[in-house]
Amino acid sequence: MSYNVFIDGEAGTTGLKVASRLALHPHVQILHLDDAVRKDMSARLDMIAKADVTILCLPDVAAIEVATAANGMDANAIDICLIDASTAHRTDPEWAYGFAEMDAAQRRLLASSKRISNPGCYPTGAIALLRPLIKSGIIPADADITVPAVSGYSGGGNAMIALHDAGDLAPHLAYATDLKHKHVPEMQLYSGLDKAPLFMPSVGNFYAGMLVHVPLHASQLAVPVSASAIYDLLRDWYADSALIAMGAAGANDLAGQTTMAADALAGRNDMELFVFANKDESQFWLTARLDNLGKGASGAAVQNMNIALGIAEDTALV
Ligand SMILES: NC(=O)C1=CN([C@@H]2O[C@H](COP(=O)(O)OP(=O)(O)OC[C@H]3O[C@@H](n4cnc5c(N)ncnc54)[C@H](OP(=O)(O)O)[C@@H]3O)[C@@H](O)[C@H]2O)C=CC1
Ligand SMILES: CC(=O)N[C@@H](CCC(=O)OP(=O)(O)O)C(=O)O
Repeated sequence: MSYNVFIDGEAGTTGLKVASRLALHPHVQILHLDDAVRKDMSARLDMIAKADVTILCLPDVAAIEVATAANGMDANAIDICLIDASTAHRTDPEWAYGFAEMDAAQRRLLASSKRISNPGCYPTGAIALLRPLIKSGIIPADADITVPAVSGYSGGGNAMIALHDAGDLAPHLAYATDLKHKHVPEMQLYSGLDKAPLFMPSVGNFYAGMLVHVPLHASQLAVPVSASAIYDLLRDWYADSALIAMGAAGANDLAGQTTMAADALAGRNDMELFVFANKDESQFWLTARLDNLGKGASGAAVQNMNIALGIAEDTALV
């Protein structure tokens, strides 16, 4: 069985990465649009009509524009399947949030959805750590949560890559100090928090990869819990996932290792979760490590496409 897939925004950072993954896909043929008309709405709608799935790799405004136009062609949302990599539809109830590992119901929802919103790279890490602990009653929903993180500069797309290549990007740049980062709403909603987490993103002098941290004091938790109990909960939550795994053999068990490289999973589509604690387990340090362009973007888009097409979720991803 072969499926036609159109990547709207194929020339961008995310679009190119999606294309390179799909080039290895045994069941997919990419529908390419001539460069001269890649921003022409009617040419793009023709492609969308021909495709079994369209992956939007566009800035928010352009994604909203094309999704609105596609809705006009497809009032019942029956024939057209859109997967949007932008932030535009992530908390829109008309769109299914494309994080299949959130729970079994989410995977089923995605399998029957025609409008799928790909998660943000940072929220992928934060939700993966927070949601199981909140749903299990370990972290109270009204907890004050802080999420420090560092990303490779490809996270900022072509514009930030150009800044880096021109030598104009600081080696380590903290940003979104107005506490209004666009990822906060989806992080809060899908983690199950009653209030916004304090999100502290930064970008480092490396191309791809990221670390998303959740520091926790035992006093923030609803119940006393050990690091190994947190580790076991996360391990069991993702036991059926081909793309999320624990990054070490056991809580705090990294054979004495006390550092984590942010770019260790660059070029990959999976995500690793870590649980560290101090000796008396009064402080915990949880971390998700992923590639912002992989599980944080194009890998997740291909995973969602596989689910929407009813084929094995990790096809072309492992
Ligand atoms: N980079 C990352 O790590 C991640 C990015 N994303 C999201 O993916 C989306 C794309 O980001 P990214 O690939 O980084 O951005 P880029 O800037 O690298 O690429 C965007 C692409 O879209 C094209 N484009 C812009 N406007 C239009 C339009 N009206 N019609 C057709 N094409 C258009 C651009 O062309 P041109 O350059 O000629 O204007 C460019 O090729 C964004 O919404 C981003 O938030 C999601 C997860 C991670
Ligand atoms: C380093 C950097 O600038 N990162 C981007 C997020 C990239 C990303 O994955 O966000 P979307 O999926 O929402 O596009 C930012 O903070 O805006």
